Amino acid sequence: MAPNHSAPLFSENTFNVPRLEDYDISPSTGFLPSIPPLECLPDSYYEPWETLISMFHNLMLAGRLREYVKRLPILKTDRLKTPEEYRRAFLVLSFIAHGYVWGKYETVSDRLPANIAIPWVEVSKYLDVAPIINHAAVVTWNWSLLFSDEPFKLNNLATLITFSNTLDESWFYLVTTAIEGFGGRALTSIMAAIQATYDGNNEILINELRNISSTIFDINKTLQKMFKKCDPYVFYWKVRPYLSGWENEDRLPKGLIYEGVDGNDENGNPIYRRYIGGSAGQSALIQALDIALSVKHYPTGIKPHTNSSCPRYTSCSNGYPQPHDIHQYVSNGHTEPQQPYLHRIRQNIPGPHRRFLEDLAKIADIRNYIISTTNYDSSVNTSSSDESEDTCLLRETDEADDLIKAYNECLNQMKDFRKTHLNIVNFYIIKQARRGGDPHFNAKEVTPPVDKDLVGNNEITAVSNEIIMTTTKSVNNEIITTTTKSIEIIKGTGGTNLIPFLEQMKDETLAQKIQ
Ligand code: HEM
Repeated sequence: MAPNHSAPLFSENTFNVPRLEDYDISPSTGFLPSIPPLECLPDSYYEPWETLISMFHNLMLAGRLREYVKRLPILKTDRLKTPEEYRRAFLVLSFIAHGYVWGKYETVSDRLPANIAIPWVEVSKYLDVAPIINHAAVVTWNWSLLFSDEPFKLNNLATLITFSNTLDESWFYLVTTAIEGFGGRALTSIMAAIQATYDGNNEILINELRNISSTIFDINKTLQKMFKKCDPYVFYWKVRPYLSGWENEDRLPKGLIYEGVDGNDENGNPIYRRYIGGSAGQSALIQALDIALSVKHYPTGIKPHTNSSCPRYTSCSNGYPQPHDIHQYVSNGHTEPQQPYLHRIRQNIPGPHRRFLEDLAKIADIRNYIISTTNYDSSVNTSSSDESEDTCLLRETDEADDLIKAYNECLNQMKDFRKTHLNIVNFYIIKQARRGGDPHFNAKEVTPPVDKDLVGNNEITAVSNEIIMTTTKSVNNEIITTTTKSIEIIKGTGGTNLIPFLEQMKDETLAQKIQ
């Protein structure tokens, strides 16, 4: 039976900051398990899965993975004993399933045999997560320590399973694992900061906000290491296709049939399931930071009214649009707000961590606390506010300044993180997509958006939907520079229109700055 982690947040009149441990979160390693994940299932009953995974790359290369999978027995999951064992099973089954579906030289398969589909769905139910590869599998549960007597740090980490058997893929996961490793520091400070808002302790709040911003700074520094050992070509053409899901996916327009799980519909047709694939956008850590800092995200292209008056220090700013925020959406022709992407992908975050995010949103209100305490913020409607000394206790004091600076610095750091990330996406996705398909993979060819005849030294100068490409070439000893403009839509994992989506995330971060 799946564990129940819904601990009460409030008791009578006192406020209890939730215990991280109640949500499978470690105060030292955050959303990562505090001890390295299992490298093998201990019960020999599961040997067929472990044997397959030990032969995984060779089977893929030989084009015999599917044949091998079909020969597997359908194993029961009731011999998995602990959450650690369920996580290992999920990791192994996710790699096998995605290897099977996407293949290497084969055409894509729109059905997954029961031998994998049935146990994968059962294990997913236990972990309370969608049966599809996710950030938790490839990052959170997919690492080991090189030297067990040395601490958790990037140069002491190894991956357990990869698709491509490349160092680049390992580095891609491990940099992300190292980022998750900052979770302990970040979450402990977030909880202490929230407690400080309930206790009215501004000194602690300032300190904790400073801790949070310095942690985000370190996260950003770690993210920049991606360039060191992960080649964008390998990432885009050899790794990313395997992380794809089957929602908004051209190669699997109907989704995937989980054989032996759903049966047929009333017309006798097999039932397809559709899920978003794996992405570090599913990092509960980054979502927790957004929630704690009241960064709200909206569906791409939809903006909140800037003149909305948010009552002071009420629960209206908990990171994501709440039901009563719906009226705030402004969109050309949209009558119903869509769910922001970051909300939709919570189906890919394991249950306890997802519940943590939901509960955090109920109690985190640092921004409104600061506004109500300092009475600063030009964006909040102050017309009805009482400007008497009682309500402006901290106005224009050093403490008020420190509070606002400490909070705004956290947003600055989040913005910088998103800037680095956009740069990564430019190198690892946009530029790769424009260079055309990999003949060794069945991935859909991406048509270059510009004149194919252009050759020479090409440079993308804008990271936006509008690609401006400058081409320099020499004709009759004369250097000719041509600039071509084109509109190109490159999609993210969940079908997001990548660049506008990520740009908006960055803007939404800065939008919360207290003036
Ligand atoms: C080669 C490295 C990376 C690439 C190519 C990449 C690509 C992407 C893409 C395409 C998206 C758009 C949404 C989606 O497809 O799910 C996205 C979103 C996101 N990624 Fe990455 N990513 C990389 C590394 C990372 C790392 C290491 C993190 C750290 C946890 C991260 C965190 C996020 C977050 C939080 C989002 C959601 C948007 C946001 O909050 O700004 N990514 N990424």
